[in-house]
Amino acid sequence: MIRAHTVAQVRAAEAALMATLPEGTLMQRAAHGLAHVVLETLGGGYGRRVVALVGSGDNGGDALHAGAVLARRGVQVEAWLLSTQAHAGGVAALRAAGGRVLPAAEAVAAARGRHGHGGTGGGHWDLVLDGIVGIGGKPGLRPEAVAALEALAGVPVVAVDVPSGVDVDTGEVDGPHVRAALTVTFGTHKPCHLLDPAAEACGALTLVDIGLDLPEPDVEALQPEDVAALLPRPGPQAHKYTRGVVGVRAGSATYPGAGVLSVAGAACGLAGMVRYDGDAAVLELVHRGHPEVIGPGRVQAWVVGSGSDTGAEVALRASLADDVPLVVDADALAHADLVRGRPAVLTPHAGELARMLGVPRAEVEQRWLHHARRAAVEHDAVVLLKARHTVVAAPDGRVRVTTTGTPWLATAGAGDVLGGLIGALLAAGLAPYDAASVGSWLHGAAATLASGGGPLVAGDVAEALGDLVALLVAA
Ligand SMILES: NC(=O)C1=CN([C@@H]2O[C@H](COP(=O)(O)OP(=O)(O)OC[C@H]3O[C@@H](n4cnc5c(N)ncnc54)[C@H](OP(=O)(O)O)[C@@H]3O)[C@@H](O)[C@H]2O)[C@@H](O)CC1
Ligand SMILES: Nc1ncnc2c1ncn2[C@@H]1O[C@H](COP(=O)(O)OP(=O)(O)O)[C@@H](O)[C@H]1O
Ligand SMILES: [K+]
Repeated sequence: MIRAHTVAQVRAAEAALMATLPEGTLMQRAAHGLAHVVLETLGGGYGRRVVALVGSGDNGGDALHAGAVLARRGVQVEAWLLSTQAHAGGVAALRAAGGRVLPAAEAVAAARGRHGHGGTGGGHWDLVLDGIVGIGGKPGLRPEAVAALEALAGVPVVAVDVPSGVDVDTGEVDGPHVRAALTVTFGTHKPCHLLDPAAEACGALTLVDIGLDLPEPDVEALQPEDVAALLPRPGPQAHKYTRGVVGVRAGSATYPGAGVLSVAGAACGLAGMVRYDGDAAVLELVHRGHPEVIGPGRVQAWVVGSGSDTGAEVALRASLADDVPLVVDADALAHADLVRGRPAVLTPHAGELARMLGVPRAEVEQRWLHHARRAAVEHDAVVLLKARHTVVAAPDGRVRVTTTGTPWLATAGAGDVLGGLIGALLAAGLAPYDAASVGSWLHGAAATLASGGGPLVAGDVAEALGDLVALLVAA
């Protein structure tokens, strides 16, 4: 599991640990871990050139101390100070190791002199260390930092702890911020490493252990071993009914494909049987790919709403009459009020969630975590907010972010497959929060498998699920 903690949680854990250790120990652990990752990234030390952007806090101190380690390994290191208050011990350490330290304004002016205003002096450098701000920063960047980053445009950035300028606890972005190729974080992940738009600015992620003792995380992300542990598996005495039956009420004469794709997701093999209750012509289409699907009857979970068109409310009311958990998607989301307090997973994309909450879509896309959490509380149900990094929020405040997937998954009908898949997991007995987060993880990973780096259509995702589950079970 990737566990992400808020700034307050990290500060508390840091204070408790620091009280037991000699001063500066944690920064040394962080800086050595950071330098080690940088050396690996550079493929060695001697002859490489690294510039560190250094702000006024301990984040700059980490960058300076890491710079000292790098300088001792033969890296040419220059620190551009954005403040007169830079970490004194770090400055001394870097100088003692042979690094150069100068005010950022001077370095930027020199770069501009060499390459013209707005031009870049970046060509000289192999890598930028972003030690502008860490967990103590306010969102946005000051003009000096923006100017320094402009002067180094094109050079890959390694962010120290977080990409400077993002909101650490929410992943929101308001104003300029660093875009890193790699983020090296300390002690634990922070929410901004998982939640977009900040997550996209992190690049790859590496965690350096500094020994913090941490409470329950604020946000987490399932990893393959977590998904494997949660997967429903048939026991030796299983029969189709013990494995759970999932019912699908999706698709209509207007949108038959939504029914076909919802069934394709539900027929992933993780439940024992799939029933379809809807348009006869849609069932005929369903049978072409899934002859095992049968008509209405008793189920352990319902999937309702994709392509249901004007029939969504009737389909939802009929499903609620059964008192089983349900997936509420697409057209049925307009009637999500009916579901309040029932075991359910609501699966809106940003536009649908915006309509549910009565806010503009752009606001949802700026504040994914806030809006997913709000909707989960207001509807007293698990809300799965679909996006590049899907957010699954439970009414009790728990949040899981899905980091699997590929932009090729942004294709018509992909959401229908997801709804069916989550329905199968509910029918198999997973709680709504686990069904939603495991289903979303599998959906993204299956898309990556099916894509192989190229385009895909929704049906390919459903088809790849069997191979993916086999890989997870075997591992
Ligand atoms: N916690 C841990 O376990 C460990 C933490 N460690 C490290 O410490 C880091 C946290 O250090 P920190 O607390 O000194 O805060 P940090 O982010 O460096 O700077 C804050 C200062 O920057 C300024 N400033 C604010 N906003 C700004 C902006 N937008 N743009 C520009 N400047 C801005 C503002 O000062 P001002 O300039 O306003 O006086 C503010 O006081 C953490 O991320 C990790 O790297 C590790 O060493 C080991 C273990
Ligand atoms: N840029 C992206 N990167 C990765 N996954 C994406 C991206 N955009 C959308 N997705 C995923 O694709 C699926 C699209 O579903 P949805 O919006 O319901 O489409 P449809 O209604 O056509 O089925 C969701 O699972 C979402 O998480
Ligand atoms: K930083």
